[in-house]
Amino acid sequence: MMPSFPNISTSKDQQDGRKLANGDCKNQQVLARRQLILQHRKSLPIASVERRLVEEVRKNDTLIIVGETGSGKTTQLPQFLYNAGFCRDEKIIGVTQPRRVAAVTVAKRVAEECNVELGQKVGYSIRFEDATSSSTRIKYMTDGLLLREALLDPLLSRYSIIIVDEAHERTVHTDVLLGLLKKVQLARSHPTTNQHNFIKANAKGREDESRSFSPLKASESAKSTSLKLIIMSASLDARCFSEYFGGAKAVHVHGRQYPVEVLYTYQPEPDYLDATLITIFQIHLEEASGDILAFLTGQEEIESVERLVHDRIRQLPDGSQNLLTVPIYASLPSEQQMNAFKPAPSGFRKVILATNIAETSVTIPGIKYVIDPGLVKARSYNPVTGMESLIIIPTSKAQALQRSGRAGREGPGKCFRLYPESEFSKLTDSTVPEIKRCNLSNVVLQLKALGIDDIIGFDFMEKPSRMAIVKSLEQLFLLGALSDDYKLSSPVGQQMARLPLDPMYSKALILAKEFKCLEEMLIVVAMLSVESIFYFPREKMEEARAARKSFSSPEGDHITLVNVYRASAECLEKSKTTNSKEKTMEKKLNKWCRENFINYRSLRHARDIHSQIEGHIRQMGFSPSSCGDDMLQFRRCLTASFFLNAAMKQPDGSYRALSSSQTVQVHPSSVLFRTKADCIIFNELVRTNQNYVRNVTRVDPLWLPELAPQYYAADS
Ligand SMILES: Nc1ncnc2c1ncn2[C@@H]1O[C@H](COP(=O)(O)OP(=O)(O)OP(=O)(O)O)[C@@H](O)[C@H]1O
Repeated sequence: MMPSFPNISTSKDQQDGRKLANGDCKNQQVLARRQLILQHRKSLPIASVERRLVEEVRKNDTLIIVGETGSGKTTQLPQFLYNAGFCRDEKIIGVTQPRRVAAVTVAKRVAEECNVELGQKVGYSIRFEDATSSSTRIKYMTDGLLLREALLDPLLSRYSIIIVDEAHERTVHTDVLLGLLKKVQLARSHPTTNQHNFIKANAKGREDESRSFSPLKASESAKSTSLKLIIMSASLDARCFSEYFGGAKAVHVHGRQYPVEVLYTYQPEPDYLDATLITIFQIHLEEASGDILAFLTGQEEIESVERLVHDRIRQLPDGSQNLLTVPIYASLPSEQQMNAFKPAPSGFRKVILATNIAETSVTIPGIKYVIDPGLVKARSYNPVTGMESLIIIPTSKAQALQRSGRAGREGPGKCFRLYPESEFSKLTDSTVPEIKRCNLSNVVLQLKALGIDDIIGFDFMEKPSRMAIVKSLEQLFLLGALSDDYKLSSPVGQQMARLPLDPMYSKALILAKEFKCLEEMLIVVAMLSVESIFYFPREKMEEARAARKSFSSPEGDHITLVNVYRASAECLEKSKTTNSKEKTMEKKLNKWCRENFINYRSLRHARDIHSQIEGHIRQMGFSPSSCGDDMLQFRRCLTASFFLNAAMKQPDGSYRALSSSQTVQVHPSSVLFRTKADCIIFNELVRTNQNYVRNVTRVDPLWLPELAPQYYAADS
């Protein structure tokens, strides 16, 4: 059996520890740890330039800081600025991260370094989770969260400084945020001119929604002082950021803490999963102690490698079986993500199987070896067809550097790149900004909600194609979010902007209220927000298929997902009646999942998302009601919501997506894979060797013109 992880101590634990009567020993441990942390902070390359950095921030409104991975930017700079007095008058230093896990773990570390309880002076805020209080002065958050905050406080007036960290990632949120911060900065530094216009513009976009967003009054906002902006990364093309911010100054922090030896393969690896597996065991059997971090592209891949590692561990001789796996990916519930940060039990080596969420900012204690197959799953968008899909592509050099940087944080490390050195030089320097390869509907809706009406004229750092913007405007119009002059004036549009979901999902929830199937749609949106609810282990394929059949609906995957969710709820309900504690109930659910070949982690996450979205819609005054057995209503509602993703069967058994005319196939994971319905709607397009559609439901083709007349003429 796999050993379980001990709990790591937190600063809170340490404080409590002091209260113990026999606390002397504990006290000494705490003091020793504090001493260690202090020494560590002093040894970071950034420590020697503290004064200079603070000076530069004083002198420049916008500053670009480039420093090697592990030099101490993320954890130290906010503390330097706090100590230099930038939080006077209750102002906050905000630090944005592209990923939730980085925001959480860095905040925990900095709270520990400051010897404060998390959520007091140092806190974090991510979607659906807030660990801040009125005394928080250093606040880590995701870039998406700060964008949402701008809806409430257009001038971000509580912040004296905003640090945009890991800007090289160029997530769509980072890019939108940069454009917005530029505007905010201008408005705050010239309050009499730009600020007025800015507030007016924002207010205009929100005329009818003041109740929902309760924005700051103009007079309150006007009290703001200038906003300092710091853009930070280890692998940044400082020049393009500097140009975008009108020739902003860039400073470089030299030096890294520990060296990382980079090794390449002689030949390209035809099967990167197999190569990863071999490298894991090569390290385990031949290298000195130290944990391993292997980068894979997604949950399914991680889970299949995890199973293969377990199989091989069993084949190792006694004494070498001390290897354990820990997965970490975005859709894993936060507390399970935190397992990756716990130390392995003594005598064990852990191998963390991660997506690129562990690529930037995070420090995973114990990691000495990084395995990088050089691939990443990325969004890709075709503005001509309007279709977004996920594809696996090579990383950029910047990403490769970030990945290797995870190895040298506590001592010298090694990075095994699973491709030849000649391939590295062929990689692009930086990642193509996400804004250039994703569907922009969400961005456009957010900008509109912020009062920015002229999307094409918006000062993006790199403009998305005009066609992509127009396509998104059209899509939002077709979904009823924008009026025919592309204004966010309808209540539906404002409700959609309030929900932190893809606009199509938000629309589905709003429509579900009318179709009286909100309960079912809420389940579906939650279940579609996680990866792979079912799993099919190779060795038990038939059993897994039979288990899935018991939930399957002949109408398709959406109702099947509802069935799974309800069955799991029933299982929980039953354990409740036997007066079980929460932990026992979870154990029962876990067992039920194993018996039914349901992915427990995904289901747990879907349950969390479900309760969070339910909170949002209740706040909006919706109360979930069920359509009972009348699944026809539910399928009609799916059609009315996802009409842009409809496809018709072709004589050869393939499908033609109606909005793009692309040929697509039903994915083998769908319950409709073999039963060919005449007309379907789907939620996801996956491009591998073919175009596959996933999460598919059978609909009546006549419903399309009836329920989406704005898109389908009656005779089509
Ligand atoms: N949660 C943590 N636990 C243990 N040590 C940590 C933790 N976070 C940071 N450190 C230590 O502090 C050092 C500096 O981390 P920091 O995140 O500030 O660097 P950085 O320059 O921002 O790096 P990157 O560009 O990779 O994010 C790390 O190399 C590590 O030694």
